[in-house]
Amino acid sequence: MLRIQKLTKRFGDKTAVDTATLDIDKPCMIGIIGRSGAGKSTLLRMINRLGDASEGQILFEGRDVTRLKGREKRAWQSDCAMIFQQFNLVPRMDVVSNVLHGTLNRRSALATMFNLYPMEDIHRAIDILDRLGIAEHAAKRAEALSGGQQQRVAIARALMQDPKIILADEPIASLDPMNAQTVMEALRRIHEEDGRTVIANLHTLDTARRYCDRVVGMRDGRIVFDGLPEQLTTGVAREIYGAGADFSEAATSTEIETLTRTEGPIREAEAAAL
Ligand SMILES: Nc1ncnc2c1ncn2[C@@H]1O[C@H](COP(=O)(O)OP(=O)(O)OP(=O)(O)O)[C@@H](O)[C@H]1O
Repeated sequence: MLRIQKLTKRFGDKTAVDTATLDIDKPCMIGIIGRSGAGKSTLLRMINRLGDASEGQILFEGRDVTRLKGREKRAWQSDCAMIFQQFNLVPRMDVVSNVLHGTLNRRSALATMFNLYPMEDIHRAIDILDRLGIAEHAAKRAEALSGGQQQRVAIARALMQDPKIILADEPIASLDPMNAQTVMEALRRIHEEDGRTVIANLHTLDTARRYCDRVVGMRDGRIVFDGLPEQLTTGVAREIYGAGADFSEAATSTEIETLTRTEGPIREAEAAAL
């Protein structure tokens, strides 16, 4: 389905992503972890073509998307919708209009300028908001919503594109634990119910373990781990993050676990081992 082959990105002397290779043969939910500067955002941005690769290939269903231009490139960007840590909504615009912005790629400039949306799209936007539990806020300005609600609006906007892949760059990094849980559950449901692939950069191991089928670890631009959540042991985590004295698993926690407590003793033991 999606095959990333020896993908490299250089910024001057700096190699941000170094010959990254990743094969995704069926829809799944992947968490990418690694310390700040490991290359996680750069990798996602290359997949979406927000940034061009220096070398390597991205093949989607056999087609090289690194070479697409113009309309075809925009179509690919619709197929792999991106959501960001800071939501990137238009704060003063109402929620449903923000969601309808997800259709921009396939609308005329004139329709966009005058905010003309087909009724069918408006209904679909409201259905998606309803699915994400925020339809009651459809008429409010985006800025009036909590962070977690705003991120769900951003997910709704992404779903308007009917993407095959959702790329989420630190989707919960700005959220409190309760909102983080709601957003991660929404992404998980979208994967399970719709069969969409979700690739999320996550700064917390516990989130990756809890919600993802597969975890990819990056260090200094390279993929140094690619496996199942249960293979992500403390030793492996230490390698991914570097064995520096500044690393502790507790510091990578969103504390989502405090909401359920089930993993408490395991995590405490892990933290102690570090
Ligand atoms: N536009 C750019 N110009 C120059 N260097 C860049 C640029 N974007 C990223 N880098 C560098 O590439 C490396 C990887 O950055 P990237 O943002 O992909 O890491 P990350 O793992 O996503 O980190 P974080 O978790 O802090 O977002 C870093 O050293 C960063 O400084």
